[in-house]
Amino acid sequence: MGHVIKGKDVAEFFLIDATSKLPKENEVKPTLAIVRIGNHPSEIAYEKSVIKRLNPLGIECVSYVFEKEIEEAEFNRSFDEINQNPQIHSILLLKPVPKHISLDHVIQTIDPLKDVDAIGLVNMAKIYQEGQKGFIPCTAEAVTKILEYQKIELKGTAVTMVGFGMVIGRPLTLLLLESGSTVTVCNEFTKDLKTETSRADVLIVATGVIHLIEEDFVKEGATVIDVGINVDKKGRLVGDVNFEDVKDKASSITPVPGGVGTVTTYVLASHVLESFRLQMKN
Ligand SMILES: NC(=O)C1=CN([C@@H]2O[C@H](COP(=O)(O)OP(=O)(O)OC[C@H]3O[C@@H](n4cnc5c(N)ncnc54)[C@H](OP(=O)(O)O)[C@@H]3O)[C@@H](O)[C@H]2O)C=CC1
Ligand SMILES: Nc1nc(=O)c2c([nH]1)NC[C@@H]1CN(c3ccc(C(=O)N[C@@H](CCC(=O)O)C(=O)O)cc3)C=[N+]21
Repeated sequence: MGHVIKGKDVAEFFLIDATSKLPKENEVKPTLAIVRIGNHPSEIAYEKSVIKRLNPLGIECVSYVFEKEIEEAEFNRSFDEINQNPQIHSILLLKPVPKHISLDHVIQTIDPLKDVDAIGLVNMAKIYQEGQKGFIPCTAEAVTKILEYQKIELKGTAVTMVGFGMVIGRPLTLLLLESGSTVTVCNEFTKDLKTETSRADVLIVATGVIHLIEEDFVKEGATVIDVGINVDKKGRLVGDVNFEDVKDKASSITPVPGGVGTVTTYVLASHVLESFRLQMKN
């Protein structure tokens, strides 16, 4: 069986330090607003795990939950209030949002210093730009930390990225290219997914399709990073990769739960603390 990469080990290696430096006597607590529209199961899973992980670090989490039928103009008014509230230092807007809500206003107005999951234009542009970054979407950063922990040489490596969503696929593709990898990106229209995934030394999957990747999609000895977090019919968290099927063929593989998601939550904690420090300086 390939090596199972435990998210907790990666988080402890990189992030425990960054998240343990909070001055205890501080009067103002770093505060994260979690903004959710509707009751999408993977958003609720994340919200619960964020609150569980961030509270013990002295971070206050305030949930703002809106009905999925809310009109865009009304949502935007509430978002403005959250964004302008000086008692809120960080904002996490959970995705996906209902189809009738456009995020144009949010993307253009979110305070870059509060934008800990990098959904706004300023942080997005810095990912596109060479050099100094702002906040990077937590999950994309989590994947880079896992690859670094595994000491995967990225220069010249064949990476296949399945999924091109705003939270993972898009930003991660740019970051991997910047590290010198040769990246193949796949989406729903990819004609022969199996051929594209089978030549990858590093296979990263973030689609939201339960068990899209089976054993015959994976090259012998590949590193497999399963970003998908889906809730199956029995209410269990499952990935986009069929772990049992693939684990013997991969040289290393991340499980769900206990893999990428665990690192994501710690990265978020470090971003919230960084966002707080930046605002306390001003
Ligand atoms: N582990 C973690 O910390 C996190 C996990 N997630 C999980 O990651 C998954 C993806 O999330 P997100 O990126 O936001 O989703 P999006 O819906 O934004 O993106 C999904 C991408 O997958 C592609 N896709 C869909 N079906 C297929 C298919 N059959 N074959 C190939 N590509 C396909 C889509 O292609 P197209 O562009 O053509 O539509 C799209 O590019 C979800 O399970 C989510 O819960 C999300 C955030 C954090
Ligand atoms: N703007 C935005 N950014 C996101 O990053 C984002 C999002 N929206 N919408 C929903 C998805 C889903 N997602 C999860 C991340 C971690 C766990 C998680 O911590 N899971 C633990 C297990 C928790 C448990 O066991 O209950 C783990 O994987 O180990 C769950 C879900 C982030 N997402």
